[in-house]
Amino acid sequence: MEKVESSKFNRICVFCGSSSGKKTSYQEAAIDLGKELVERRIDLVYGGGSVGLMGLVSQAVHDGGRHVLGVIPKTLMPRELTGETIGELRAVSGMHQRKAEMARQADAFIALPGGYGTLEELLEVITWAQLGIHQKPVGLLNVEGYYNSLLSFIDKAVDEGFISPIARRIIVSAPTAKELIRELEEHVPEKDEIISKLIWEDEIQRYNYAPESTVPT
Ligand SMILES: CC(C)=CCNc1ncnc2c1ncn2[C@@H]1O[C@H](COP(=O)(O)O)[C@@H](O)[C@H]1O
Repeated sequence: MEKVESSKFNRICVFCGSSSGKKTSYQEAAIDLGKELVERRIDLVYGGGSVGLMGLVSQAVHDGGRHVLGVIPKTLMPRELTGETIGELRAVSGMHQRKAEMARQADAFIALPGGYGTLEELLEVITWAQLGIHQKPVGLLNVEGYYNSLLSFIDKAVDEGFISPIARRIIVSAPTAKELIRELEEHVPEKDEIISKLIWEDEIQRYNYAPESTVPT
């Protein structure tokens, strides 16, 4: 049996659908990602609740004995909206605070298939990486090519001069959790000369983006 090294990541933030999607492969991928986190001894931070793929990934991590932190705006807390709580729940005052808190708690980000919420969360952490607000790797779990059209669009934006090749390389994508986490581990963020001169202290303080713990290299 292949020996699994423990990861350089302590906790990964997962963005994913509050729906389960039509294909069982999406649900299997969420469970598989949860199991991969457990195997690599990585904890989870996510949007809280137990609906859709969010419920599947968080339950798999929780069942495997790793810590699960759900960050949820007070308005979404009623159980009929988000389902039973899994693991530790942290209530925040709104959607912006939620994203900032999830980002602060994580050493890396992974997006499973999802809808508007997932896309918005994914694009925001990519934008923060582009601006040098954080240097945490961002991965796209491209289950059965779900994100192919988004990746093609982003490549078009590069061709048309709206996204730089350096910024394009922020996104790491792979079809399985195992490959994706391995690639995220190996990912070295590239530095844009102008961006790396920006100092975001106000932003970091206002939203607390800085991680609580530093990742050993
Ligand atoms: C009122 C209602 C429909 C609630 C649905 N329940 C939800 N509970 C918790 N987080 C959510 C919910 N809907 C969206 N999100 C956030 O947006 C993402 C999923 O949105 P979507 O399903 O891809 O677009 C998640 O990563 C999560 O952070």
